[in-house]
Amino acid sequence: MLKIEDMTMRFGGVIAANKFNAHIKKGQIVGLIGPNGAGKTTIFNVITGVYKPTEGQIKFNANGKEHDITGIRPDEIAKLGICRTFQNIRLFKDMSVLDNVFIANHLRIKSNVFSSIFRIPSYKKEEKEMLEKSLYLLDRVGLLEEKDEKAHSLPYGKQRRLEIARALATEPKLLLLDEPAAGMNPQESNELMEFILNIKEEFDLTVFLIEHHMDVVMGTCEEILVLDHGVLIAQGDPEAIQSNQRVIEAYLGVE
Ligand SMILES: Nc1ncnc2c1ncn2[C@@H]1O[C@H](COP(=O)(O)OP(=O)(O)OP(=O)(O)O)[C@@H](O)[C@H]1O
Repeated sequence: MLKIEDMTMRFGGVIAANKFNAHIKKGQIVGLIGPNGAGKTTIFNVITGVYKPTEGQIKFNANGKEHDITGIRPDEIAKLGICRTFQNIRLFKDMSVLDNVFIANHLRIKSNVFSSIFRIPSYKKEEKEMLEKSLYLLDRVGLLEEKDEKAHSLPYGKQRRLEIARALATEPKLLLLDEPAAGMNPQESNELMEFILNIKEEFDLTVFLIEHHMDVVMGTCEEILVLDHGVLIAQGDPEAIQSNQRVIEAYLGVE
């Protein structure tokens, strides 16, 4: 589904990713781990078109066709079916919970400004469908009761869920989650991961996630990629990763 080939990303003298390769298959849940500054978020930024890599290629399979998405615009990448959440939650904080999800539907429906301003009949039909879809997603993430509250008034864990509901509104095929369990206690992070596994099945998603909570990664991901100073130093299932001496020295040993 996603292939990252010999991808290097330099910021001046800093090499954030160095000839990084990864192949994520449809339906997998893959974890990306590594110490602070290893280059994890940079890899997400390159996949989603925030940065054009210095070298290498990103390929994404959508609608039965392989697309070269290297350096194309973030909105074009989103339309192909890649959606992400961020390390620092990015919601429209003064908007209601419902509006946060509703607005994300625009990417999916591909409505244009003209139809939305003049409320042409076909758009009204779309609007009704968008509303129903938004309410369904809020119900699915357990936020239906809070639909009219301002996003910023939600507790942290619920804001994370809202972010995921918003991502789901775009009907992604590949969901990138940047530290979804950050700031959560073990019980909250376990609940969140169980929820992510459930929505993965329901919405037929492939999931690529960055996470520092090792128990979460080891308990949830089928495949783990370990990054250190921009270099992929290990790759494998949780058992293989936990017993890999290089990983223990570079990362797990200093937790
Ligand atoms: N826009 C940028 N300009 C300059 N340097 C950058 C930029 N983005 C990232 N870097 C540098 O690239 C390196 C990798 O950063 P990145 O944020 O990808 O690491 P990370 O593994 O996600 O870290 P963390 O776990 O702390 O979030 C760091 O040295 C960082 O300072």
